[in-house]
Amino acid sequence: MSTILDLNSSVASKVGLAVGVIITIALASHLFASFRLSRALAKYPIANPKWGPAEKVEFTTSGAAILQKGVEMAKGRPFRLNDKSFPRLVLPPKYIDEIKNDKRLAFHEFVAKEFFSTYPGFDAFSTSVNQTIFQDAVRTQLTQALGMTVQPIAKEAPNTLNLVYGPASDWKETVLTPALLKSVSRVSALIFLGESFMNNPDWQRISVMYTVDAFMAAKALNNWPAPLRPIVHWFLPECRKIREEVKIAKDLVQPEVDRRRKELAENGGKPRRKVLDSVDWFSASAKGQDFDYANAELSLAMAAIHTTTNTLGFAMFDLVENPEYFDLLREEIKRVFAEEGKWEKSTLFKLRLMDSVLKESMRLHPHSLVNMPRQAKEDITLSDGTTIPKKAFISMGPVLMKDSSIFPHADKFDGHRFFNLRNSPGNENKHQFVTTSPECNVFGHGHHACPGRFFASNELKLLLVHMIMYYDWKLPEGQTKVQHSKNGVGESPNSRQKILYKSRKPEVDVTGSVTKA
Ligand code: HEM
Repeated sequence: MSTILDLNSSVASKVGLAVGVIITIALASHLFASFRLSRALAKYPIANPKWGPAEKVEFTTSGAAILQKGVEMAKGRPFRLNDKSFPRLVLPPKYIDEIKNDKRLAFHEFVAKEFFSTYPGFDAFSTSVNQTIFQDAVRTQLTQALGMTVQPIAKEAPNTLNLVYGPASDWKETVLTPALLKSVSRVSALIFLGESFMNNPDWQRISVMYTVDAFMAAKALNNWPAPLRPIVHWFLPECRKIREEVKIAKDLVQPEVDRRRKELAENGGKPRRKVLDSVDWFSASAKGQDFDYANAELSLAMAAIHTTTNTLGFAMFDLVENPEYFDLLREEIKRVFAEEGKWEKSTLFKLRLMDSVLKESMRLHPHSLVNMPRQAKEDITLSDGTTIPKKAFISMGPVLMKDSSIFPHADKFDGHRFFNLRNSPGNENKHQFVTTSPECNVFGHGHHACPGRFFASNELKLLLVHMIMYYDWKLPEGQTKVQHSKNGVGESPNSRQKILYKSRKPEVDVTGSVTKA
């Protein structure tokens, strides 16, 4: 008996020793890698070296000024910037073309690190990190189905606007951003998951709030020292909230996936529906791989809803600040719809002034002053000898969209700016809303440029068409400018800004046939 006990304890102590050695090696190699990275980055100036609680608060209000300080210190070279939980190396935009397709610079690893993708609750970030299904579904499947999404959105838009704003025989007041969020989330759900999800209040709430709550949870976790995060995330209310939301998402999405599978099997593997949606896109992209549909749907909602809402919000605020554009756009819609008689991709393509207005609004409000975040998978030396050490997190910036040497009077809204540029020979396609370039990269640029931008463009145009044909819009009496919300190096449309609207009789019935004057 005692021999067996002795044997057991000897095996246990050997296993214990082995585990101890493995942990020590892992810790040592982690510390060595961090030390190596800090040493390699130390040659670059740092814009904000102190990064305590007070500095984090200061960054939220003065991010742009701190970024500018970095630019001045670096004199055309990269510099370090503390933002969120870890420092990033900000590379000047002159390197964009050189790095845009460099596979050694990974996008998803950056997102995974910033959003704690290994913790439960942050599941939507892990989908985009671990699998290509989500990206492929948007890039290939949605793009192929793009033509078929136009008419359903056009048909739904008046209904959604009626629900969100309703008839207004006199001026009515609303807070714009929440109203837009509701419109975009409904229309997106219609295309991504069908009518039942569009009308499901639980899905509407989760698909909008998960993004906001995940950002809050990441922020809360960031306030804790890194070694404590694996434990505190279980107790933080913000993290608990997103775990609950993921569970609700699974309860809503999985039965729908099961129902579709059953229907498919009963129909001999042929879909009964003509129009396929994101469940089908994900299945096709997965090519038999196992994955979690609810995570994929949350990732899709996260990529699509707030980005599109913010773009529409900025555009509407630019329009009420420059109201002469409402009639110019109505004139264009009337002419193009009279020519085409229905909403197709080609009809939307002809709305060239609207395309220009949307792009100009995006240029003026680039969402973030630094973008194209990546993590270096290996040591990289750029053509001029600049080095990016392995594991470094980089971003490009500050963006060139507000540079007056590229865009004359860059701080002014000029709705015709890209319309005129497109009219110059050879530039027809260069300055479209969906075209990305080193100068205009709100959608990113290169290999990871947003694959959903073609869909976003159509959705934005169709919502805008209906909003401006069926309503007049203006700022409250006495107000001419909107103060937008700055958060670090990011900017979003003022979420408290009120706006007034009133029903109007459209010159053309864009929901159907052309009204003869
Ligand atoms: C106006 C609205 C939108 C904006 C401003 C926007 C912006 C962006 C940006 C900045 C990126 C990262 C690009 C980079 O780092 O190079 C991105 C990636 C992505 N976006 Fe969008 N987006 C929008 C709408 C959408 C929509 C509607 C969808 C889906 C239908 C979508 C799906 C994606 C996906 C899947 C990626 C990841 C691409 C990859 O991993 O390579 N986005 N988007």
